[in-house]
Amino acid sequence: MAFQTIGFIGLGLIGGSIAKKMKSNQPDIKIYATAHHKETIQEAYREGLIENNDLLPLSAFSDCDYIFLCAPVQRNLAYLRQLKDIIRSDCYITDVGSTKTEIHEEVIRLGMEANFIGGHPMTGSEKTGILSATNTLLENAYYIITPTALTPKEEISEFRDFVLSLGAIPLILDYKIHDYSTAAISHLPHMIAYSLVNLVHQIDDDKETMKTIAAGGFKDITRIASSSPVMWQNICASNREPLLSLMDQYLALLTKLRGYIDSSNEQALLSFFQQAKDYRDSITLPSVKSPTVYYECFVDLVDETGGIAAVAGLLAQYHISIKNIGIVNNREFEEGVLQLAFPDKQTLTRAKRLLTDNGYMVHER
Ligand SMILES: NC(=O)C1=CN([C@@H]2O[C@H](COP(=O)(O)OP(=O)(O)OC[C@H]3O[C@@H](n4cnc5c(N)ncnc54)[C@H](O)[C@@H]3O)[C@@H](O)[C@H]2O)C=CC1
Ligand SMILES: O=C(O)C(=O)Cc1ccc(O)cc1
Repeated sequence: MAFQTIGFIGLGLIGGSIAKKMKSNQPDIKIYATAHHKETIQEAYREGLIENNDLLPLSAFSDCDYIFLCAPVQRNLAYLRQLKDIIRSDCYITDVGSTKTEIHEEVIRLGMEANFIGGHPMTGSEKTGILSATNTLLENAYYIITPTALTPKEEISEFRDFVLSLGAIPLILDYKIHDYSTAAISHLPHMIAYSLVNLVHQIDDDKETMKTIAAGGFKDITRIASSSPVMWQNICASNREPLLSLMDQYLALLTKLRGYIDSSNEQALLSFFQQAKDYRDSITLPSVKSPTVYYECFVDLVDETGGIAAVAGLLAQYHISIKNIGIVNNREFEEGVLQLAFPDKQTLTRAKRLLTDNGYMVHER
């Protein structure tokens, strides 16, 4: 993957974050970008991120080694079609869209399979725009790669290296599996959040009692309802079938739960909640399934203020850098445990020795 001249079409939260990380990794890289609003481009130019100070016609991307499509998914499709007759034969196009089947089918239809490699960073937030973009957004996140049947093997390998250079974790997936999986873990949760917020809005009283007392639980589960409406309208249109299937399955489960409550089936309710709790508690950092990327250990936490800070401080004192950190609270470890990930085996060994010498109980899986 030649990294000299890069194009970005769309430069918001995701495009902007990738561009910022690329520029900080390689300051001499030349990035050209266009977006919906001129102000986005002017802001990125002011920050020294891109070479152009105004919106660009697509013809300006004819010299790019790589082009990143970072607009809403259905806009990306339109740009792909227009770029077909503009790009160099050795240029690669990638995208960051939340859906993959539609763009892969368009790539096949256009005969662009040898010039395309799909991508989807599994990170982001409800925020939008270049001002929310940071060069750390991709760190420790899975970055799904969906090659075509004709993406050259060496290009897949170079793209994996590129993902690692962003601080992310590459994961190659078939695009259809991608779309069914993301419909379950991302698209359906957004639909639930949007509809729950609308329900409360519709039924709240004149004094807005519900809105006033809404506590952490409601806020946690509905944060993503503040996401971009245009982006989500595009995703629903693009991933219609998997999303409809998941919504049907979810409605059936909700109806089952309703039945347990209606019939006061305490046993069924308990096991429904326990099953969910066990599974939810077992979700840990990405590192757990990526032993080749991270080297990790688990430290028993004393239940007192500053427990985490003490561990982090001790490691910092000995210049041991932590790649990722999280709290695990599940059946495997009865008590609260601090999960620490290190960049290599040697650092892990040093960290374990230091922590053990200082009285901490350290486990490895
Ligand atoms: N927001 C998130 O958490 C994540 C989003 N994605 C995907 O990344 C892509 C971009 O999303 P964000 O960066 O979050 O959105 P954003 O709203 O922050 O940025 C979108 C960018 O696309 C540009 N844009 C919009 N319409 C355009 C058009 N017609 N022509 C040219 N540029 C246009 C905007 O000017 C802006 O620069 C989407 O395809 C989304 O599905 C992927 C992972 C996470
Ligand atoms: O804000 C959150 O928690 C998200 O879930 C962000 C997100 C949105 C869309 C994606 O395709 C991937 C990640």
